[in-house]
Amino acid sequence: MKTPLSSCEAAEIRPPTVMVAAVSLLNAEGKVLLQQRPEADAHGGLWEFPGGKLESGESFEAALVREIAEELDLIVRPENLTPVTFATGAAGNAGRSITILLFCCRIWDGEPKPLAAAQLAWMEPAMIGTLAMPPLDYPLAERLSQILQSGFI
Ligand SMILES: Nc1nc2c([nH]c(=O)n2[C@H]2C[C@H](O)[C@@H](COP(=O)(O)OP(=O)(O)OP(=O)(O)O)O2)c(=O)[nH]1
Repeated sequence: MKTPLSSCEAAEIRPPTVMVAAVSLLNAEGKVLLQQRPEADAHGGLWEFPGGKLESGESFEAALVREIAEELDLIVRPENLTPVTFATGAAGNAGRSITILLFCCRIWDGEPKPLAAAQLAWMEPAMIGTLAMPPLDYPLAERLSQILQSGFI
């Protein structure tokens, strides 16, 4: 007879997926805000879309509202977040996978401040892929640029 797996054993066999919500904040000139991770962090020095990991029980939109306040001192509202695309891949060497959902947002309150980043930069969508970024950001940036060019969002 098979013994049911405890939740710990199941977790060892199927490591959790890291879920990340990220946003392309788009200004009136059609430029996208990127932030550079501090050198001391994982992926230090690389550029990324603002955002972060979902906390337990949190929706993607709620995670972004929280992360954008923490990282940039901006207020974004869930109704102004439009899903754009996603990317999945391996997260580090612990056997876990990562899923990043990228949203777009044109309306927020406040001026962005680099509270968690080394620096911020407004980039033309087609130029984002020229930055040094984590691997999953290249397909995210390419798809974002295509979708913005199409005028679909
Ligand atoms: N925010 C963000 N994270 C990204 C991007 N691309 C990418 O691979 N990641 C990865 C890096 C991290 O492994 C993970 C996000 O983790 P994080 O460290 O920023 O999350 P967090 O703010 O919740 O930080 P912490 O609580 O773990 O300290 O997603 C991106 O464009 N934006």
